[in-house]
Amino acid sequence: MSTILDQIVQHKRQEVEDRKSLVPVKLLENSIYFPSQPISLRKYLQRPDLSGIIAEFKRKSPSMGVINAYAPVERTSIGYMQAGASALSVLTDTQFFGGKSEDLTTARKFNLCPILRKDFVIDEYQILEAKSIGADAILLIAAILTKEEVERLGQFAHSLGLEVLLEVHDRQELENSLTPHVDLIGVNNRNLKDFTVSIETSKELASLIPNDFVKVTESGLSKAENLVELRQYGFEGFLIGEAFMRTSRPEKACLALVEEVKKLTSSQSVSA
Ligand SMILES: O=P(O)(O)OC[C@@H](O)[C@@H](O)c1c[nH]c2ccccc12
Repeated sequence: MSTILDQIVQHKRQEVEDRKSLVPVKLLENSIYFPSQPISLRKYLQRPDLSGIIAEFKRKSPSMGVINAYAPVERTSIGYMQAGASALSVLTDTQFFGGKSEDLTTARKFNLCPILRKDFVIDEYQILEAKSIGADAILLIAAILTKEEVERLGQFAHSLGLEVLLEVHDRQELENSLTPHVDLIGVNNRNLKDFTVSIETSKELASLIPNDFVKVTESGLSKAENLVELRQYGFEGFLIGEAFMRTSRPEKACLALVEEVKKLTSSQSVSA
């Protein structure tokens, strides 16, 4: 049976071929963002003055349908960063997530912070595209790539100065795709094949991730308690979309969570 992930990848292959013939690489390389120095996601996640939250802009998803059709990228992205997020993640897939490249470029224009291009990368062309729209980091998803592809695409991203977040959701994917060509490992708590969510996945895989990689926990996070607990497992990045985007003012939901985490951590350090 074909999973949603198979369908997304199948669609993406066609989409990438279409874009290649529409926008030649030369044009991507002419973008004003091409020569710019990317901002390090790794470094921002390790800054003690920030929350570690990678706040995501996501209009819809295959599991939820429409999440938020109205929030503007500009206000939301600025608000996320003012709330204390460490970085932004912007979905650029149109067909399944309702995003577009322009969303990322809009976020880029208004924010001086690392921006992750969230898409289904299967081809070098998409990495050139990420650079041309102003992204600092790309996502590689182990579930849709072979180890050789992760290495090749990771190396290519590095050659452009982009950082690489590799997403895994089980032990096999993790062990199969570890390579120095990635910078951060993201454990997806959502199984992209059947959409079930469990933060136990992050807890189980945490100790298997070598310390050279920054650990990121992704999906299904909405409670301050979970963030505080997962930090104890070594996670420094917390990728959150739906919990913010399902509200009418995502940036306010982000601020509320940041404050709740602060309150929890200060009360824990007082009682310790
Ligand atoms: O909205 P959530 O449950 O907070 O999850 C955010 C992010 O982890 C999720 O959007 C995501 C994780 N990996 C992906 C790969 C492709 C598209 C989307 C994703």
